[in-house]
Amino acid sequence: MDTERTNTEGKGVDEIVRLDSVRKTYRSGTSAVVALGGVTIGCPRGSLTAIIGPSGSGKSTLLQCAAGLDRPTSGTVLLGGEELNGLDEAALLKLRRDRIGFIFQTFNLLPALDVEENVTLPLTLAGRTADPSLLVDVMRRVGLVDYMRHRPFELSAGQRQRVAVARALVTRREVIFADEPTGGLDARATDEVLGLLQEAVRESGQTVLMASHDPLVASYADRVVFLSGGRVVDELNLPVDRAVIQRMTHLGIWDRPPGTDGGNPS
Ligand SMILES: Nc1ncnc2c1ncn2[C@@H]1O[C@H](COP(=O)(O)OP(=O)(O)OP(=O)(O)O)[C@@H](O)[C@H]1O
Repeated sequence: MDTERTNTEGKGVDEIVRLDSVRKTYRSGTSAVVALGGVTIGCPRGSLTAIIGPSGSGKSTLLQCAAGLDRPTSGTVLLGGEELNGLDEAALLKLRRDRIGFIFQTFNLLPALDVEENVTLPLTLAGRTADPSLLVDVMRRVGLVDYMRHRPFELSAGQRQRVAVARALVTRREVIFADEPTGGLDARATDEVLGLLQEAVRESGQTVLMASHDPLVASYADRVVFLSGGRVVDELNLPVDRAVIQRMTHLGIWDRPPGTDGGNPS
């Protein structure tokens, strides 16, 4: 059953992802690093949320905790109303396999497999096969229908990322977590990848939670959550890139010297 909660946007929002007071502390030798200092956010079903913040602000940690890849030190994470804290590793694995798609900056493609095999890999691992018409439809949408037999090394960076997006689309996962999905891509490839994620939300009702330090990326989102020093410092609905840049400047997110809580995003 899905959770119905009140968040900062309004009452009774159907939130498919919900984090409440999530803290994550890493031990590093004798000292402790607070990666998340009590984060509370909710992502409405069928929305595209961008987590924006400088390097080291906790974006990856937030996604890892929300996706059940890492466990918070304290606080709760709910996915589709199910509390992840109470799940053992086998249950977490099943939940990730059945409901979650991942897109990483490094694409996570297997070099020995061709494009089609890489796209359908999660289904293959789960002992299932892709619906052939859906597969062709998705490959057309990502512009790779003529590249099914190519291997990753034969593709450009933008094409490789579109393979990773196709994988999240063809498996029709309810929630897609994307960590710097356009890092290293040029403006055109960035636009294509983010356009596909918007389509996943608008046409397939999937929910996307993506992390980036780039205000341009944020402008494709329905909502931006600003993270700094492991804390949510602001939110913006229906952002345009200028507003995001202004808000980041106002919050001083770009002013901190590298090594403390981030650095220059460019
Ligand atoms: N496994 C780990 N062990 C120790 N410290 C860690 C670990 N993972 C992350 N950290 C620390 O936690 C903080 C948040 O890291 P995180 O990777 O979540 O930030 P980020 O905003 O995603 O950064 P980037 O944009 O550079 O990827 C940083 O200070 C980082 O050094």
